Amino acid sequence: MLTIAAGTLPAAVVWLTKYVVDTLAAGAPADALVRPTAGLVLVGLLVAVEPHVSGYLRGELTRRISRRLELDLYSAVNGFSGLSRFESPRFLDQLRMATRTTGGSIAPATIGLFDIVRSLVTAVSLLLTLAAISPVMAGILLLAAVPAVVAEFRLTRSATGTMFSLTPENRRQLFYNSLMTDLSAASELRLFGLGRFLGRRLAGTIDRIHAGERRIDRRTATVQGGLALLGATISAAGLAWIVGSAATGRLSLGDLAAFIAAVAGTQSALAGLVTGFAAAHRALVMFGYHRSVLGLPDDLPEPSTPVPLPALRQGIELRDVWFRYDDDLPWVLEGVTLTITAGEALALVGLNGAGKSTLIKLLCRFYDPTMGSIHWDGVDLRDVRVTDVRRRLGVLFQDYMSYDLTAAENIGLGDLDRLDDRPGIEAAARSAGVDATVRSLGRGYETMLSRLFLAEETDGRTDGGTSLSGGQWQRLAIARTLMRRDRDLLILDEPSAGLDAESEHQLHQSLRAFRAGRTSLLVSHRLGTLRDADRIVVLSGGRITETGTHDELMSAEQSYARLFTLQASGYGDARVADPPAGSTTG
Ligand SMILES: Nc1ncnc2c1ncn2[C@@H]1O[C@H](COP(=O)(O)OP(=O)(O)OP(=O)(O)O)[C@@H](O)[C@H]1O
Repeated sequence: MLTIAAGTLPAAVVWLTKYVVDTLAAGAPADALVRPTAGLVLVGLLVAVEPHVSGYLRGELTRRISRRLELDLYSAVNGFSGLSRFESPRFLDQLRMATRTTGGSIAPATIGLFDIVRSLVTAVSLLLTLAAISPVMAGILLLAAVPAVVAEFRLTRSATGTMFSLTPENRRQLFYNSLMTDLSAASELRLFGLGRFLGRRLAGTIDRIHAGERRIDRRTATVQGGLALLGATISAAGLAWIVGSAATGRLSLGDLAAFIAAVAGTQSALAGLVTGFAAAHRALVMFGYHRSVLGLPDDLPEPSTPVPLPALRQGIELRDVWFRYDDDLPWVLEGVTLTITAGEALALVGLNGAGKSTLIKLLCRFYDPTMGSIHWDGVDLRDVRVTDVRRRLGVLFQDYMSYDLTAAENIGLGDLDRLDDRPGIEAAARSAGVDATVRSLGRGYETMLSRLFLAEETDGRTDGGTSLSGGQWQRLAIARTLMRRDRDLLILDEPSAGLDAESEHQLHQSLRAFRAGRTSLLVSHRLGTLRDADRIVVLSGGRITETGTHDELMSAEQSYARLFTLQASGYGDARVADPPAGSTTG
């Protein structure tokens, strides 16, 4: 309403001006000028205040729309069950464009809509005013707006096309910028002296982005400059005509004043209308990216009639599983057939790149097998809701997360329902051997484990945070996994890779007690820690090449025995890796 009312103000000024000038020219008494002059003053006040009120209201609308778009996008992306989309540059480009919609682009869009309504009202009211004086001039101005609209639409389409083509460069720019501020990158950047090298790459990326933007700006300036020239020529011709008409007495002085104001006002309103259309068009194109992300189906299709997933009773069976990350990438798993029997402590061994972590990702259903299938007590995982599968797993990933949150939260996140269960959190920390470390921190479990944020940002305190060593972070991640100790399958991918010998020994003792009678899968390159597993499976080049207990595999004298012996010889004393029976060393 405010926008519509504001749109009529310029026409009101024109009519009042014409009235005042004509009244003055007719030599009317001063009393007759009081009301129109008061009207002009009032309209002047409204014209002064209106932009500020509208500005505030637009800001508020923009905030609300941005919030909604951002949260919708977040929940859409969060709704993708698998990982494949995050490895697709095409999707990441689409997502980047969609993110722009939630950020800067929506503001011009909403303001563009306001501008359209306001300029439309102003343009129509001024064109009617002008038509009363000169219908021809009103018609010419209207016709002159048509090429402007067409040109602006074309400009917008080519500008958004260029923006999309620049998105990979934009993402690269973000990558270089994030390296600059990423604490974990800071050490290597400094030690290897990578700063200038990466700076040059960043400069190259920025130059390519700017070249694209410059092309857009140049085209825009040329087209808009030409259109402005056309508008100015029309006004100049109109001005010459009206002055001539006023001189010969065919039109009044009031008509002259009103004409000049109306032509300028109409031109600026039509220009505003064109710009508003262009902004709205651009916003629609950008919004298309947002909608396309929201419209993407889940990368792991949900079964139409999901089968409930009961607690594991028999086991998890991989039936001739083949997997590759993409059609044009090599096979990572090549016909893996394996059963993880319920209650069994299974160990998975293999050289780097053998496919161990990939197999774990398939068990978590981050991807579906390219061929073959995985069954939970005979039920194909594809027939089950993905959340039902994950609810039944406790997993420590090789690339675990370190959250910039408190120590208690870092552990409690493993089971959100028990985020406030302090005894449970402390018990998990004890099992992971990190309880004493956490207690020794300034605020114990409440210590903020971050050097990026001040604690006051979350709870009003003013103390800075702290951080942990690599091995301490790893034990915290293990504690987080152990919050899910009651789950049906516990998977630990390299749980002791960063631990000192004593911590590793304690951890494996603790894990041994805990894995007894439970179904678990342990991956480790430290073969000594796996020897008490019920069964050891050797993966090589995506295939299972050996299966058996430690003793069976040692007797078979194949690759496991070779690797184990090699590792033991590294200690220079075989007794360390092969302790006498009854020893607790894992
Ligand atoms: N996201 C991915 N996209 C494409 N290829 C991948 C991806 N992740 C892993 N690979 C490839 O799959 C193969 C197996 O990797 P995987 O991480 O499963 O091995 P791994 O046995 O766990 O190795 P490591 O002992 O080094 O942890 C590797 O050749 C790797 O290049």
